[in-house]
Amino acid sequence: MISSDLLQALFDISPAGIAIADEQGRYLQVNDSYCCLFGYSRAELIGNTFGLILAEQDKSLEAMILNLALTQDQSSPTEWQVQHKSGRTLFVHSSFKTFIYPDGCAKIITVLSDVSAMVCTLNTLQDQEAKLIKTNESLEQIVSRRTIELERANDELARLATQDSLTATLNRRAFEFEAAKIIYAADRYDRPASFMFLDIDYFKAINDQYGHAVGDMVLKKLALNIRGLLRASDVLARWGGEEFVICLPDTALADAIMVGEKILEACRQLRLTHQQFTISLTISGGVVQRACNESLDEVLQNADVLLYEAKRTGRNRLLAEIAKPLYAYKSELLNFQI
Ligand SMILES: Nc1nc2c(ncn2[C@@H]2O[C@H](COP(=O)(O)OP(=O)(O)OP(=O)(O)O)[C@@H](O)[C@H]2O)c(=O)[nH]1
Repeated sequence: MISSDLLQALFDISPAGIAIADEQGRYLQVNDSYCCLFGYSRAELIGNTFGLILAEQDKSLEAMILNLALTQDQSSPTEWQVQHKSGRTLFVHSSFKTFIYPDGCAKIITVLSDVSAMVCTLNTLQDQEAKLIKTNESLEQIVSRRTIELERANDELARLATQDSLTATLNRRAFEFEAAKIIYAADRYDRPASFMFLDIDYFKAINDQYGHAVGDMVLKKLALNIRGLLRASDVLARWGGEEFVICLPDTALADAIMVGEKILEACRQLRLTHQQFTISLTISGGVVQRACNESLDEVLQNADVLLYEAKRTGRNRLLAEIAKPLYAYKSELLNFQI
């Protein structure tokens, strides 16, 4: 048993606020910590009810709280929002116990500790956590938006890196890449592949007569027309200037010639208008079927030699040949020149 003077000392020096109230909730005794916690003097509290320290919104609950205190002990502390004399809100942890004396009178002992700083820190942390969650969400949105933009930019870059900007056909580098794949498959599965060079006849004259912009328009329209006459698997590229190259996978020379003649004929029929002028044009071409194990350079050189021959022998024609070693053409050309 703890002696009553020890209990009194405990009451006096406790850093927790301790109050003893009667069954009407009127303060009978309060320690210094309790007075200090709420800013009231002992004289102001004694005789008053604990309603004095209830937060404004809880004042109407005074009777209910008193009934709760009288009927059930609260030994583990619960959090309450109460009010300092100045009106400032305080958060306290409160435990209470009710003693019923032999004469039937009840006394409620309440122990309070101030947890305002802790609650304030907790609230701040919760606010910060909510802000972090929001920031995180908006960051995720930004990242996914940027990822989409980046993917689009990458697609655009890939397109620019592989396309001729004027005619939207493949550029030379992309053609070489695609043709290498077709050559690999042709050798692997023993399939034919043909290659064709096409070049507009007297294109310089169109530029000179109508201007460079009209020349550009002619190139674009021609590319569009050629593309429309090819299979999806055929590879069309602008080789440079007014020269186009086509790789026809799974196509032997006879079929490649048919495709080439179709293009030349479509070109002859093509009528492009500029102001009051109607522009017509012809193209020349050289087409070869690739010989087994022939490199891309070799087969293109062979097609180019034929194109050169088509130009030299009058233009507006397609010359065709199953590929043979380049020196054979060179010697033929040499003979011709002699
Ligand atoms: N408008 C335009 N012209 C180009 C472009 N690239 C090259 N050219 C022009 O194409 C013309 C090609 O002239 P040439 O090499 O003499 O050929 P050609 O006049 O077609 O004569 P042949 O090929 O011998 O029938 C030049 O005037 C170049 O300036 C281009 O992107 N746009």
